Amino acid sequence: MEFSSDANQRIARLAAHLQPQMEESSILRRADCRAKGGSPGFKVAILGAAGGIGQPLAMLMKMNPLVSVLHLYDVVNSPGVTADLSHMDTGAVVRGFLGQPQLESALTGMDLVIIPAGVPRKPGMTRDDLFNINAGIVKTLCEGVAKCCPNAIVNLISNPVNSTVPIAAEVFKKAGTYDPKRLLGVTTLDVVRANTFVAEVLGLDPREVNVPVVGGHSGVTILPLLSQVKPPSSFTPDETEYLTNRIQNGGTEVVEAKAGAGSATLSMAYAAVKFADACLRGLRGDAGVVECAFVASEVTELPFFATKVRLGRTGAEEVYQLGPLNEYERVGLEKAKEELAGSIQKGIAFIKK
Ligand SMILES: NC(=O)C1=CN([C@@H]2O[C@H](COP(=O)(O)OP(=O)(O)OC[C@H]3O[C@@H](n4cnc5c(N)ncnc54)[C@H](O)[C@@H]3O)[C@@H](O)[C@H]2O)C=CC1
Ligand SMILES: O=C([O-])CC(=O)C(=O)O
Repeated sequence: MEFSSDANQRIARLAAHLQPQMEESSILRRADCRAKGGSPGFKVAILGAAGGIGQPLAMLMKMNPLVSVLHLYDVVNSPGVTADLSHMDTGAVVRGFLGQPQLESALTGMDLVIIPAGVPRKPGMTRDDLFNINAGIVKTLCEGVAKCCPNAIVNLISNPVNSTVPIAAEVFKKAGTYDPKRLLGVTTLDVVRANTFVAEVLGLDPREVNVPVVGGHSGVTILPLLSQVKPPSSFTPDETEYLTNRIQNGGTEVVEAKAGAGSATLSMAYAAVKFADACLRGLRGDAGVVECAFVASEVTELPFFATKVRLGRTGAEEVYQLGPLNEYERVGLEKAKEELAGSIQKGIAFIKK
């Protein structure tokens, strides 16, 4: 039986859906054309896409209208996650990549790379206890970014963020591709938690609340600036103490509740998508896109620090100053800087050793 060329094209398209994990092929090139024609947008890779964060993050990015192509890379299970998500009737074309030999294909041509690869905490561990395993994972993945998509924006989620961002920066420096504007440590979950907990205390809808959270992403380095909450609000000393502790220990609260089954994944995926969407809106040229992130910074004497940043076509185009702090926050800032300095140095030393 003969098929018309139209029918042949349909069969090829069908095959593309049945083999979403295939790498380079004419079938996928056709899928690319479809993506360009049907759904203009950005190309996004998720590294660690089959994990607890990776899977819901991949689903939410598949639903994001700014995404035309979504690459899902992991060392396990990415074909299954890809096949599953590829059935969603949203615009983005999904492709899976499995294991180190496919890392370069996963990264080539990407505009944004989101990295939640690595091990999570168990009860009793600090984020720094993850350093020995995650530092090497982040190093390898960032070497791939430097080689295959040196102009991509990188959103780094893997813990300890206070050290993995300096590791990534050193990898990019070594490769000669470092642009501080394009490397962002994701601290959005701290802001998401702060908005939620502050809204509870104030009796407001969390969507109406905005709390800047500065410093870093671990314990006392997480510094919520309650004096700068929007809408303007005041807190008693007890409320300030309760809120600061709860925000700083939000991650531990989830680790303990999960009792050995990992750390925050669903709220983190939500936060990661909130941040990635802001990066994509910045890349598109939207004005006034501002989020907190852990970036190269001159706001303090430390080389990296989380503050509000303005996201634009080239990444973090403006890093905002801290603004006025009250006495409680000034004390918190000193504690945060002390711990951060060690974590940053540890990351730098890991690559320079
Ligand atoms: N920045 C933040 O606010 C947060 C960061 N995290 C961190 O995110 C990381 C991931 O957490 P989960 O998704 O819960 O862990 P998970 O263990 O569920 O998933 C991690 C995934 O990374 C993959 N992976 C491991 N080595 C890899 C490599 N070399 N290349 C590619 N993929 C690799 C694993 O196969 C797994 O699928 C952890 O380090 C965790 O501490 C978690 C919550 C919040
Ligand atoms: O606490 C952890 O290990 C995971 C994390 O970074 C968070 O939930 O903020």
